[in-house]
Amino acid sequence: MALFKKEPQRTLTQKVGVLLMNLGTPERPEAASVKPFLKEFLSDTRVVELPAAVWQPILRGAILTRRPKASAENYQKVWTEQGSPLAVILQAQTAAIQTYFQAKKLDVTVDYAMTYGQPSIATQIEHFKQQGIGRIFILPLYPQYSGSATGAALDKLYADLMKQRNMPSIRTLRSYGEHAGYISAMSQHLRQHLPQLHTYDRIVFSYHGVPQNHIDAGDPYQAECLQTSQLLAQHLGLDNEHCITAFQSRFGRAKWVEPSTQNLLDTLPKQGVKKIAVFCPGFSADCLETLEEIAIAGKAQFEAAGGTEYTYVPCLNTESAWIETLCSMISNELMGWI
Ligand SMILES: C=CC1=C(C)c2cc3[nH]c(cc4nc(cc5[nH]c(cc1n2)c(C)c5CCC(=O)O)C(CCC(=O)O)=C4C)c(C)c3C=C
Ligand SMILES: [Fe+2]
Ligand SMILES: [Fe+2]
Repeated sequence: MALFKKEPQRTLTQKVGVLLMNLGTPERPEAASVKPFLKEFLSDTRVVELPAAVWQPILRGAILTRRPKASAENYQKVWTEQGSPLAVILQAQTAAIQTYFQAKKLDVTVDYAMTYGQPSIATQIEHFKQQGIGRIFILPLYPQYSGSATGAALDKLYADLMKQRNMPSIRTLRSYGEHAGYISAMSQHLRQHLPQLHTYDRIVFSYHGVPQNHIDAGDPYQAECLQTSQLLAQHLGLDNEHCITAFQSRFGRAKWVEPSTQNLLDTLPKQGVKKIAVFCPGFSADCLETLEEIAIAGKAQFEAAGGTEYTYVPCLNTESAWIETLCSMISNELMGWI
């Protein structure tokens, strides 16, 4: 077997490509489609840090027999005519950023890739190379760095590069959780959705969780989330005590970072916190975890526990201030290339 990929002899030019990355999503909201997606995702040791000999029998046994069906039912609740929200929004973000560079008459090609499923980073880099693009900037759309999301995305990039003979120039951005434009886009967005911001008992900032042992081993994710929340509260003119940072989407039996969003939704009403707004700063696009888990199930859970008002604020998605921030962040990272 060849050690490196066979490819046509071709000249890579100074042309620039930008690749936006997100996690990936099943092609259809059906167990048969969710299963291979979960298998690829949960086999990544960045996501589940266990030796294959221990984890694979559990994954292929209990998890892949039950979870695809349950997950598919959840996907069905949020699926759109155009497809999975995560993919539809990523496509719209890509198009909006491409339009910006076109309007500026800059020769920058914008596309997107998924860490798991399609289109893969390898496919998209090959696609860029076919167009002669020799300078590629990869932007994982996770504001806060985590090994399990950002690291996993960049692993896929580097693994592909290691198989290439004719490598392009590469730049990446590891995180942007403190970026002033990101904070201000969120602040503006929250003010639009919550004109009576001060009338809520609490504003909950809910981030995707990670296992506590990742943090204990040096993953900066939790600290980066807390930093984003603090800057956002400050920008909104809210006391830190008025805002709660919590972590959602717990998976498996191991200890995950605390506090858990799900536990909070049960306990807050009992402490007299009955009116809340929930926003997910760590997700650049609405997806299963925000739309089903937070907007639908979270609301039902909070109300069942005695809460009276629950407002879900959508993710930044294609909000114009957010697209402008992304364009300015990308332009900054392309300095010297364009
Ligand atoms: C050990 C399990 C998981 C870790 C660690 C994890 C980290 C992590 N994930 C995201 C972003 C997303 N995760 C999404 C779905 C999802 N996540 C897990 C598990 C872990 N995630 C599972 C099993 C699933 C699939 C759905 C399910 O069965 O519950 C998604 C949404 C995908 C979609 O199709 O809409 C996103 C986005 C981050 C940012 C992160 C680490 C910080
Ligand atoms: Fe996840
Ligand atoms: Fe979930």
